[in-house]
Amino acid sequence: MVVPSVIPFRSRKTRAHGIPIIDLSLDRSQLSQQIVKASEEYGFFKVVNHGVSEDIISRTERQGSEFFSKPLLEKQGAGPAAPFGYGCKNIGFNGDKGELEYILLEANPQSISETTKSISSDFSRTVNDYVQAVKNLACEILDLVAEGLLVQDKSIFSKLIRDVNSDSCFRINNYPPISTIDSSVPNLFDEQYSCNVKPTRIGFGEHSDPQILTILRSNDVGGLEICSRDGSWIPIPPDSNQFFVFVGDALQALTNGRLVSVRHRVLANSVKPRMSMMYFGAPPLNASLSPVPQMISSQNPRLYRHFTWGEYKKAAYSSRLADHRLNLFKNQL
Ligand SMILES: C=C1C[C@]23C[C@@]1(O)CC[C@H]2[C@@]12CC[C@H](O)[C@@](C)(C(=O)O1)[C@H]2[C@@H]3C(=O)O
Ligand SMILES: O=C(O)CCC(=O)C(=O)O
Ligand SMILES: [Fe+2]
Repeated sequence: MVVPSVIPFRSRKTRAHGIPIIDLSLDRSQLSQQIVKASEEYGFFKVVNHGVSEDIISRTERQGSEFFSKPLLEKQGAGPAAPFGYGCKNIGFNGDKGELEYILLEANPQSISETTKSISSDFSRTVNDYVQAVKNLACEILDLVAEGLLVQDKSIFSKLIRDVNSDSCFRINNYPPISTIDSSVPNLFDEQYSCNVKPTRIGFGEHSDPQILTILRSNDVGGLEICSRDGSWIPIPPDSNQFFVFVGDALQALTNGRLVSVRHRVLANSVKPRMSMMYFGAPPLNASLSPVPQMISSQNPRLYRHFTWGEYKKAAYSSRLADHRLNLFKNQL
């Protein structure tokens, strides 16, 4: 029997907390400052008034639910996640496991239609439309980041993910409800409260996203937590009408550590299935992740050595989910 990784349900480090909410209908100068502040403090924020149509969001959710409700053999028709395709419980190539199934796709039209040809042309078309919409949102946010940082070239970050060779990807995760995975794990005894508590399942273990920016949308089922600077875990209430934005490692490197990539995880303890969709905006493989010149000064010496996205991606795929991969690229001062 495979024993799932568990942590006690009542972790003393978990607390409810407000996270920044960015209203994209505000004027640009206010917006750019708010986005930079949120990205410096948390590396994470929620965006409202994002302009992505409800129709494309609900159609993609429907396609996702239909796909995950298919028999296993049909889902496996999308190929094993190596790394692109259908995956179940195994995450990456280095032994990480989670209580989820997923489909991981390269975010370009040719590759989406190739990998999803066993599913349906509707699935492929809908995912494509969704990816285009959230890519535009990611680019808009990145232009505001550049403005807020007072970088001269306002499209310095967005052009990396607009590039035809961008290595961006898209993933839909499906976390089964607790009732279907509950019976195999015994309760734990909580010393502090002297009672038995339900162990918490790790849906997707702690990590930071390697790319530039992640745009996440989930159904109304919670489980996502972000790690604050003091190491406490902040549960993020789900909001199916809005998007959550994560700063990735590549943006941390490009801004010489000024913006921070956020560590996050998903606990799979809900009675309803959680379905989340993530667009990971990434540069082309040969793009340099050297910090933009304005981010370096005598007070802020260069933190990371020169490396490309291709080198970073290789290091990421050779590491475990929870590893701090960016540390491997620190400058020897
Ligand atoms: C364990 C792993 C899975 C992952 C590649 C890695 O070796 C380390 C980073 C993981 C991650 C996290 C963010 C995204 O979900 C992802 C697709 C990515 O680019 O990096 C996953 C990788 C994966 O699931 O293949
Ligand atoms: O499923 C989620 O809500 C988040 C998953 C995640 O962090 C990831 O796939 O990188
Ligand atoms: Fe993630």
